[in-house]
Amino acid sequence: MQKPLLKLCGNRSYEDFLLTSQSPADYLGFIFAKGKRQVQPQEVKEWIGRHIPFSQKIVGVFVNPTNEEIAEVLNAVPLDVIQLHGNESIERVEELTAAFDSCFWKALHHQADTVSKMSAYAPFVDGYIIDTLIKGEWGGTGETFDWMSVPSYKKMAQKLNKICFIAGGIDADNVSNLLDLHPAGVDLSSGIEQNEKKDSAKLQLLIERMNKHVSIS
Ligand SMILES: O=C(O)c1ccccc1N[C@@H]1O[C@H](COP(=O)(O)O)[C@@H](O)[C@H]1O
Repeated sequence: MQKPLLKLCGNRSYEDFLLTSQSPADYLGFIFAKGKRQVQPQEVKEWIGRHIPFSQKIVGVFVNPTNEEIAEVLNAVPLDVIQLHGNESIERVEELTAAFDSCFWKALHHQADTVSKMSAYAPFVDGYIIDTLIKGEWGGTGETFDWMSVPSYKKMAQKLNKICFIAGGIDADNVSNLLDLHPAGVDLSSGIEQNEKKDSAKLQLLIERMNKHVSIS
C-alpha cells in the first residue's frame, strides 16, 4: 500500500514544533487564524530558525484571510502551502492565488455537496482538506465525519489530479479504520494533544499504527 502523506497541524509552541519536526510527518501546520491554537508569524519564524534540521514542508492555516494577513505571515515564514480553512468563495480563492505565488489548499467541510465543491475550486487550488462540519467552528474540533464518503473524495481528487487530506478527529485509535479507505493524506491536530500540547506518546502510537497498517496492507 502507498504510504499516506501525514500532516501534523496546530503546532503552538517551540516544544510542539521540536516534537513534530522530528517525526516522519510530511507537513507541519501552524494556525494563523484566531483561536486557541493561533500562533504569531514572528514566533514561528524564531522556532523554525533555531537550526534544528527538519525536512517537513510548512503549512500556514488561515480562515477568511485578508491579503495583508497572508503577506505579513509570508514576510516572516517561508510557507510552502497556504491552507484556506474558512468559507472563502471561489472568486476570493481566485483573487488570492493571483496575488500570491504559493501552493493553495482549500479546506472543505464534509456535507452533501462537498464533492461538487472540489470540482468548482479545482482551477485555483492544488489540493483539499476535507474536515468535519461543526456549527460555529472552522476546524481543530477533534470530531470525525462519516468516513463512508472518503472513497468519493479520493476518487474526485484523483480525477482532478489534486492531493486530498482527510481531517477531523483522527487519532491513534481510529487511524487504522481510516487507512483501510486508502486516503492520500491524513491531517490531524487534536488527536496527538494532551493538555493543549503535542504529546510524544500519542504521536509515537499514531506513527506505530500507521507504519503497521502500511506494512500489512
Ligand atoms: O486547529 C485549529 O485550531 C484550527 C482552527 C481554525 C481552522 C482550522 C484549524 N485546524 C484544522 O483542523 C484540522 C484538524 O482537526 P482535528 O483537531 O484533528 O480534528 C486540520 O485541518 C487543521 O488544519
